[in-house]
Amino acid sequence: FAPSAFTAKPTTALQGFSSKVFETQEVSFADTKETIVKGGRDLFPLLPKAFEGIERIGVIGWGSQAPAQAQNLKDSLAECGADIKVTIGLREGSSSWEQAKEVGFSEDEETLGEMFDVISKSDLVVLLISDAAQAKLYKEIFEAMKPGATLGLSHGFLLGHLDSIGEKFPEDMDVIAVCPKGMGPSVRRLYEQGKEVNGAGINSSFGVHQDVSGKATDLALGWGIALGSPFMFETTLRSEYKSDIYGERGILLGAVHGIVESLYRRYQRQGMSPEQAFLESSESITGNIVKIISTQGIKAVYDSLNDEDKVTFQTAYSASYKPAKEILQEIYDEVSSGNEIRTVIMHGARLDRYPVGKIDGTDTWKVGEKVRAERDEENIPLNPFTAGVYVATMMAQIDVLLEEGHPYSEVVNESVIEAVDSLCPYMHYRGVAFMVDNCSFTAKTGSRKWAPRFDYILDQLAYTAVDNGAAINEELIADFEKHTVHQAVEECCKLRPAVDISLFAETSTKEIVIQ
Ligand SMILES: NC(=O)C1=CN([C@@H]2O[C@H](COP(=O)(O)OP(=O)(O)OC[C@H]3O[C@@H](n4cnc5c(N)ncnc54)[C@H](OP(=O)(O)O)[C@@H]3O)[C@@H](O)[C@H]2O)C=CC1
Ligand SMILES: CC[C@](O)(C(C)=O)C(=O)O
Ligand SMILES: [Mg+2]
Ligand SMILES: [Mg+2]
Repeated sequence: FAPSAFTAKPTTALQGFSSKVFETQEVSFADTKETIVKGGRDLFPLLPKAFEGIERIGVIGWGSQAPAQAQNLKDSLAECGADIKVTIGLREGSSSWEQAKEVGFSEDEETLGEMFDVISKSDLVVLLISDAAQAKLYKEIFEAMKPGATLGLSHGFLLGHLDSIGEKFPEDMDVIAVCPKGMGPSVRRLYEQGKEVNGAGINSSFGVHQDVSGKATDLALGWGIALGSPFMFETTLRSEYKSDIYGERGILLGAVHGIVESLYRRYQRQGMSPEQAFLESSESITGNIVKIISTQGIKAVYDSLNDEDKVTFQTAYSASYKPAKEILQEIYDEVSSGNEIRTVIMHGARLDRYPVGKIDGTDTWKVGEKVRAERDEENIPLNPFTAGVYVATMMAQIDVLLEEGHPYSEVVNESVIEAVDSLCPYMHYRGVAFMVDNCSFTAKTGSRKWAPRFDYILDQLAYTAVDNGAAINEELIADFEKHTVHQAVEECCKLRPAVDISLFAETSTKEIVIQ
């Protein structure tokens, strides 16, 4: 196995963009340059121009993203004095109705209503119902939209579905996507924290799929700035759905879950108590490793180890990289072939009979609850074996995305920043389900499907290799040390202020309901 012998496909063809409203900035990532727009509250006065012609924004749904996006949009537009009504649209009999009312949306003020009615009255329809529901209802949604209205998505999933059935968006409408690279509750939480720190928030990618009006780019950028994104980077809807569906099945959710389960068992087999095993696996990742990555980058995890621990890291890294990459490449292929999109849609159709199950009732997470209750935040160990497995999987995820031609900004956000800034803090706070089940239906189903695959392959191939005395793969370690992604992570991190998400009992998180 020669890790450096890959041929990367050319970077996904970005359309390139310019803005009439916001300043753009060029950023160098390794041997490539990308154009981005930096966000910040100081840009709010420009929002009325970006939203020109928009009188009503219909935010459809109330899952993970909608509560965050609707409230952030409402607050930002109010702050800049824009006369734009943010209205929530829900299906008849929706159990979310009361929750939307609790945060100030109401029928009386015409800021809460039946979804098709809201869609028909909106100039920008921000479609935040589940991806499976979008695939089921898209025809009625397109028909309900008024002429000249813009369709706003936070995912490329619907395009992936339309591609696979040979259909297209109606040609006469603008279609844009603003895709926060973090779960909904973190989009709201960091926005609230950002009231004190200019620019704190969750980065978003944006894509302009159809621009009939000539205003689509500025509207997308304005939407991202109003959400509080520290920076917005360009993507295409196809590149977005591939990287997003892949990323959440990988290190963001599925892989980290599988890694913890496999290590928790391994450490007990080696003689640790369940509590110690949880501390050395899950806690080590969420309470130590990701914090180092968030502030100093991926390689700093390795650099912080002493010589003996470096050897343990190298051993775990060498044994884990290839098995993890095998599953990751399989996920990528399943996503880009359309198979994974079909899986999500079929699961959506079975949901009444087979609801999404509980993932944290097992021994691992029961012990985790106990460990969290007694946690000494300052003394969480950095287990070098755990670090080797986790970092190898993260690097394998990065390599697959780069080999498949994704731009660095997308790779870094979808494999590193989202994990360490948005998701792992939730797992650290209240366990794996609190992280996974605050994400989309697409992510929840995919994480449940792929986590066991990471668990098994690590157990079956990586740990057995270590136990059988497999040698360190020097070439692989050298590739890791000089990897181009380290500079890209550093650049991306410079573009956001250093704010750790602070979670406490009263988060703005929508309560997780496992049906
Ligand atoms: N979760 C996240 O943080 C992120 C999500 N996204 C994308 O944002 C979009 C929304 O995802 P997310 O917020 O997670 O929501 P979910 O995937 O959890 O979907 C929940 C919402 O879908 C609604 N819904 C489900 N079925 C139907 C139906 N048949 N008719 C009408 N409404 C229905 C639910 O309605 P009800 O309230 O009535 O149950 C609920 O409001 C997706 O495109 C997703 O990929 C993008 C970035 C991050
Ligand atoms: C990681 C899961 C996610 O893609 C997200 C929060 O970005 C989702 O679909 O929920
Ligand atoms: Mg995502
Ligand atoms: Mg997703």
